[in-house]
Amino acid sequence: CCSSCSLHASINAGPPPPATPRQLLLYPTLQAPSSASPLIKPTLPTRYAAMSEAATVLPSMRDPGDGPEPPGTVPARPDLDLNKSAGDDEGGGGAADRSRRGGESAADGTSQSAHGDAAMTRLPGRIGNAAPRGRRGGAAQGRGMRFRATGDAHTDQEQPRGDLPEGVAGRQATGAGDHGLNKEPANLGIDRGAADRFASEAMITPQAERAVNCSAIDRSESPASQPRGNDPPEIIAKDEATAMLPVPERVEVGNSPIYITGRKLGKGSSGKVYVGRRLGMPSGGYKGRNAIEVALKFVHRRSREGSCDPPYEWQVYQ
Ligand SMILES: Nc1ncnc2c1ncn2[C@@H]1O[C@H](COP(=O)(O)OP(=O)(O)OP(=O)(O)O)[C@@H](O)[C@H]1O
Repeated sequence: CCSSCSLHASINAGPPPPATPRQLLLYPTLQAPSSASPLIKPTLPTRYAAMSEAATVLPSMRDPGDGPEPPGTVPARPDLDLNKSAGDDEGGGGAADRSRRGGESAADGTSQSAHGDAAMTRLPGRIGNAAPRGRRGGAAQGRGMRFRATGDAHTDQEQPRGDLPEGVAGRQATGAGDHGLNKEPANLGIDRGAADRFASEAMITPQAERAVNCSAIDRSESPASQPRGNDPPEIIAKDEATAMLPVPERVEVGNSPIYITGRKLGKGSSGKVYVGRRLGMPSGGYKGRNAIEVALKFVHRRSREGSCDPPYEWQVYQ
């Protein structure tokens, strides 16, 4: 040891103050120094002084927590912006900012559903009645897909279901979506019957009237009298009944004499030829325009010879 060290000075200064019990407990080995050291053989006061010095110095070296207290206030640093981001800030501030942002990220990761709940709070009307659809649906809601899912749920709730009585009644009341199919059985039965009767009369009655006035016309195979496959059975029956009349029984064309239709003589491209017997004429050898028997040609109404005017042959015969 030298004369300038503190230990030497403390030895020469006299007996030190007694150490506190705490310090002695912290360093018990100093209370019983090894007596086997051949170099140091201090006296008892010297040993006390050394122990006191060590007890004062060593704790402050090993346990800085009991050091001087920090100042109560820290002087302001206007050059430092504590709200700046981590990249622009110092290391400590950046670490603190990263820590803070990490906390937010963790909060986002763990509280996504909570974030979604906040969204639910903002839109209670749309998703308030949305029923949960299992775990996956809940997760989807937590990731921000809730609005879509709840929109579906909202639609499902508002749309009337077809299997529910009220849904069916609603459709009937509004008439939407039936496309008129529900109206057909009630109205079409009456209207169709009237339409069928009108069609039948229009097709049959005028032809009968014209047949009386133009009885020389053959209606037996006219296209109008032929039954059509797509017509109702009622119309076909009437047309078949009318078609049963091959030719008129009596024939009168214009101011011509009345002839009774006889047997069939033949068939040409435009019609059929029958025997006609003049009505009211006595039998005997009359010929020409006064002949008792003539040939009656019945042509189709729609043919080029189908008019009620006397045919060209009639003029030739005259
Ligand atoms: N005056 C008559 N006496 C006896 N039979 C007749 C007489 N006129 C016509 N016929 C018979 O009727 C058939 C048809 O006569 P129709 O005049 O229609 O024949 P077409 O002249 O070939 O026909 P279209 O004049 O329409 O072309 C004849 O093939 C004939 O057998």
